[in-house]
Amino acid sequence: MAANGAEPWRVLVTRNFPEAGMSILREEPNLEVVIPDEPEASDAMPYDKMKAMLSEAPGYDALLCFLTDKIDPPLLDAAGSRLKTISTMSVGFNHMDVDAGKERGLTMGHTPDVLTNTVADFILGMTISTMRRIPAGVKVVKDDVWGKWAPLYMCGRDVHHATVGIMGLGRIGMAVAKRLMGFDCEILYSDAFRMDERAATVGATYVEFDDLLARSDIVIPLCPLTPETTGLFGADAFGKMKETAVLINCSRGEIVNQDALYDALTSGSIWAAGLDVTVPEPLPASDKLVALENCVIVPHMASATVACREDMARIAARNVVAAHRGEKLPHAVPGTTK
Ligand SMILES: O=CC(=O)O
Repeated sequence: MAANGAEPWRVLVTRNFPEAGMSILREEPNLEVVIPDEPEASDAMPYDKMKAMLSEAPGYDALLCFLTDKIDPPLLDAAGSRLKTISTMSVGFNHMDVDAGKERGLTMGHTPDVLTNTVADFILGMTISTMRRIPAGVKVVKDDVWGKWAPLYMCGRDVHHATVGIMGLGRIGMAVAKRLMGFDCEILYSDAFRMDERAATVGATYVEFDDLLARSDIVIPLCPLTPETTGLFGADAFGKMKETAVLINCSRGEIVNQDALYDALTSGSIWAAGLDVTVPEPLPASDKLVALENCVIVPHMASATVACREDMARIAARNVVAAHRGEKLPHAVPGTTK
């Protein structure tokens, strides 16, 4: 019991959490933070363990989770009525059943904005790496099979002056488009809504999705994962893309049908792909996509800079603190503000 007599608020943090965020939780009076000990804290908490911990008396008022944690109705039921808020240290919240949380009166927070520029930088990096075959170049040097210079040795494709199709002109889409202006690219976008004024500031032109596929040299999905976008990039979409086109996916793996992508990459229906996200994650090295030279795969690291992850941790912690104080979450999941 705290000095003022109030029961401390119990917060379950499901795995190790940057000190930048931990210190904010620690400084908040009357908060009791529960976090697994190492080595367990170094990995995602298994779903069953999280469910068991949440259901144990005296329960938890807040859950601070990560994109590796599945938050579904059975888990929320196990947590019971003591749970008041969930804060995820990620911008994406497709791992949380937001409707189920709303039905139970929970507030929910995520970490937008602070990763926009970091992720946009990375998307440019993936685009250049894939178009210019940088990983293939690194590999021949490491494997000691650096071929003699020849006019077409290691040739890739230009990013400058390319036509780039961005599917989803949200915060990250805008930041990517802004960077691509510096490469003199023609920028097309498709989205559920037209946003001509906003798009004009980054020189982006609205086109229908099929048009975007047919005209783009580089296709970048930057839409959230929803039932409508699951498998959006399948055989049909690849069939509409140019044979010289490149797909860069740094959003969610489920947006791409990986079997269809493999077929498109091996049949020459598209030229290459760069993936920061896959299904599953981690993707085993035995996966057929890993063996393809024209598929650049990295381990979900677009927001992985120390500064960005620390900022995300601070926001995730501040969302918990706001809920504890009975304030509006500074970064509520859209549509969840009470
Ligand atoms: O993928 C990363 C995030 O959602 O933060």
